Amino acid sequence: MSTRVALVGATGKLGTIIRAVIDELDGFEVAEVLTSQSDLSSIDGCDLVVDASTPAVSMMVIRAAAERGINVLVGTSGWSAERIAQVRSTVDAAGIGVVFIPNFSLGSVIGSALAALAAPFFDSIEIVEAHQHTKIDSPSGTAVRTAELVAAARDAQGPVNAPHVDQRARGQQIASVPIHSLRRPGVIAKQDVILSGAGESLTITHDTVQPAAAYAPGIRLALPFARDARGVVVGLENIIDLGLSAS
Ligand SMILES: NC(=O)C1=CN([C@@H]2O[C@H](COP(=O)(O)OP(=O)(O)OC[C@H]3O[C@@H](n4cnc5c(N)ncnc54)[C@H](O)[C@@H]3O)[C@@H](O)[C@H]2O)C=CC1
Ligand SMILES: O=C(O)C1=N[C@H](C(=O)O)C[C@H](O)C1
Repeated sequence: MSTRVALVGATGKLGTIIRAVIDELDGFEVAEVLTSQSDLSSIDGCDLVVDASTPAVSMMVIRAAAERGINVLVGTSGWSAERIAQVRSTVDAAGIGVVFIPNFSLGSVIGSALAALAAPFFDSIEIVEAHQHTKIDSPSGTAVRTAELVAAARDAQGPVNAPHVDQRARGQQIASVPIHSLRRPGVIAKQDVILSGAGESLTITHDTVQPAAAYAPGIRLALPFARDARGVVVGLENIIDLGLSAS
């Protein structure tokens, strides 16, 4: 029997990519398509909710799924560790699984893990991310997650050295790491993690060039994982084995 998916944000850019992946994937079918005109009650009777909507809607999607005992795969951004903490008890009480994937691209996840691996060796770490001008949220979910992983990897060293962060132009700090967001036409999604130390710097760059091709492998891995998950899981690094202790 195939897994009946309710796809929220189905006509958006990410939703369209996810729909194409599901249409080609054995054992999964898009049973309900939800757009901005839909009522969330139409997820009734589905086996899995996949969210590709907006940060504001995403919280309501999780609550609606929890009320009905349905697992959720969240591709929508805006889910910092702090915000995830707000839904953890709801998820646990409902006995469901909610899997947050800040970035479905394998290269992006590997880039963030490499940044975390290098983080204890550099005291100055800043993130510059660029997305198209139509993106409504900043900093990107990927940058937030990267900053959180970097900070966790630096537990023994403490916060990064980020002088003058009281000045707006120094970016928004997440877990002490300054993030600088560019929003401009002509870019899909790009992230540079710049780590600087005595006499040297290391830059880890990830560039999404073709979104459908970049996200499809991660979406294919995340769908069955999310269908069977229990509790809160964050990041594709929990689904693929990167072989890095910092992940
Ligand atoms: N995890 C990942 O790898 C990726 C995550 N994203 C994230 O996914 C989200 C969507 O991104 P895009 O598709 O580029 O945006 P988009 O603007 O193209 O699509 C969002 C869709 O959500 C729909 N929507 C708004 N309110 C709704 C509601 N109440 N119910 C159902 N649908 C509703 C809109 O009509 C729109 O079609 C963003 O948060 C973005 O950051 C985007 C690309 C990759
Ligand atoms: O809005 C986007 O386009 C993307 N959003 C996600 C994010 O906020 O990190 C993932 C990817 O960067 C594309």
